Amino acid sequence: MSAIRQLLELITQSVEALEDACQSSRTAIPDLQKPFAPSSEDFRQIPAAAEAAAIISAAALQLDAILAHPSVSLYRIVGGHFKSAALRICLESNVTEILILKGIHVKEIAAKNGQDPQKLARCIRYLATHHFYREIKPNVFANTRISSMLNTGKSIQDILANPEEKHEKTLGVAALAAHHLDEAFKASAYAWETLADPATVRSGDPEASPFARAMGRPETLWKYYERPEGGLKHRRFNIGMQGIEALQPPDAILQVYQWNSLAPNSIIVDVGGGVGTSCLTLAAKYPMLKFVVQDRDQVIVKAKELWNTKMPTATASGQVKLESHDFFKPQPQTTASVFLLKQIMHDWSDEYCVKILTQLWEAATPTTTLLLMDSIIPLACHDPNAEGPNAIPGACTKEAPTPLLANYGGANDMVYNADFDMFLLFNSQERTLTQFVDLLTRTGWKITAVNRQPGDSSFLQSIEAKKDQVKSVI
Ligand SMILES: C[S@@+](CC[C@H](N)C(=O)[O-])C[C@H]1O[C@@H](n2cnc3c(N)ncnc32)[C@H](O)[C@@H]1O
Repeated sequence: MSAIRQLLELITQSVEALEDACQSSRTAIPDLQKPFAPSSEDFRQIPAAAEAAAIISAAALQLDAILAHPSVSLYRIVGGHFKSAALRICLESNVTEILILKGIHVKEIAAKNGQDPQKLARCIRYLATHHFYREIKPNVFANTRISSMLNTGKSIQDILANPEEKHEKTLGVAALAAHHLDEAFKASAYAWETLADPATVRSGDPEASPFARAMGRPETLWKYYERPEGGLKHRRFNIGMQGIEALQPPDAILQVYQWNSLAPNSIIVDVGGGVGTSCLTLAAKYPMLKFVVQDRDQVIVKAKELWNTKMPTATASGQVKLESHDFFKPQPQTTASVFLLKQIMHDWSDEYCVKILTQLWEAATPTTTLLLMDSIIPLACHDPNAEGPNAIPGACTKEAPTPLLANYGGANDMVYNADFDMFLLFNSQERTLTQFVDLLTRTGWKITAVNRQPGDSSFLQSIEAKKDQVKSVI
């Protein structure tokens, strides 16, 4: 059977599976022309529907790759930054907030946001060509479910009166997109220059990132944010991060480990735990366990304020300790049952991760579990290492049916975006399972299990490791 017939068959079967799953769960396939709402994505909670939707998207993208002229496909990627630039113009000039359901003429849009109507129409039409907006009649535009995600819910009058407040008290999706279209976009223009320079090609130093080069100063994003010109962008970044957190299932931390297998009074150390968001959930659910939240001094000050408001009894009783600690220095907790590191490894390149993991190895007992909560990057092909008698339990990820790419191709783009973003901004990375195995083996840890979230997305999986007897030479 030809590849296009195979793909068509996958689509036909999956459309039937999707419709059946939606019908029996009384969920609906969303309408592209209606605004996004969390409920518009309810069908994805049904595993069969989520799987069918992923297969249909992957197959449609693969059909396009086969059938579009290669120059069109080539320029869809070459022109990625053109689309980003057009979108930045629309986002910063508040187009989504101005558009109304029945559509609005570009002259009216321009009258409201002060842009040139001709140039603005070109940007919106370019994006409408990719279903981001809609051109309903000549020069009359409206939102789609995709562009509506950028809606801050504020009126154009309010935004123009207080532009600095645009992202305050919002879900953070527009803030996150604005950050990526600004700091990460500028950094991406210097990605090759960073790798063409012998001084930085192999560097994992966060001060030698493409972002640092773009800004013309060897400093981290955090240092940049401390500058006067970085202050507002820092606020926007933090709002965007809250947006990501809001998208994570609140009980994800409960699913990543068998917390109820721990004996009473076991100590869980949340290393780089921020203000202790994970431990708030865990401490409430498991009052018999003890927690230590460690982070930098300034963050622990904030953590104390948060815990005093949210769960003062936990800190007063000693169930939870909030501790200033630099994870590059010797670890003071030497009786931990679990060292939890949630979204820490992806902030750092290997040379820094080795330092963090080595400090934990020195402080671990033979029974301590190291629990890394991070994304695991799937390969774009079948992973032969994930199976076989010596495979790590849980290592095998769900692969898409042939002839699709094993990782569902572009339908699974987010984790690769995240990985590239980490390179651009921090000179760090997300990792494949093999990369985690290498990193942990080098630092004396042996992976014992991989726990994947329901639905098996690449996002926030967990890796369990135990101290190995020997450390290889680093
Ligand atoms: C991506 S955040 C993750 C926070 C938390 N684990 C979570 O998932 O919500 C990274 C954390 O690492 C902390 N951090 C950065 N450098 C650190 C260091 N040298 N020692 C301890 N914590 C550090 C940051 O302050 C921040 O809270």
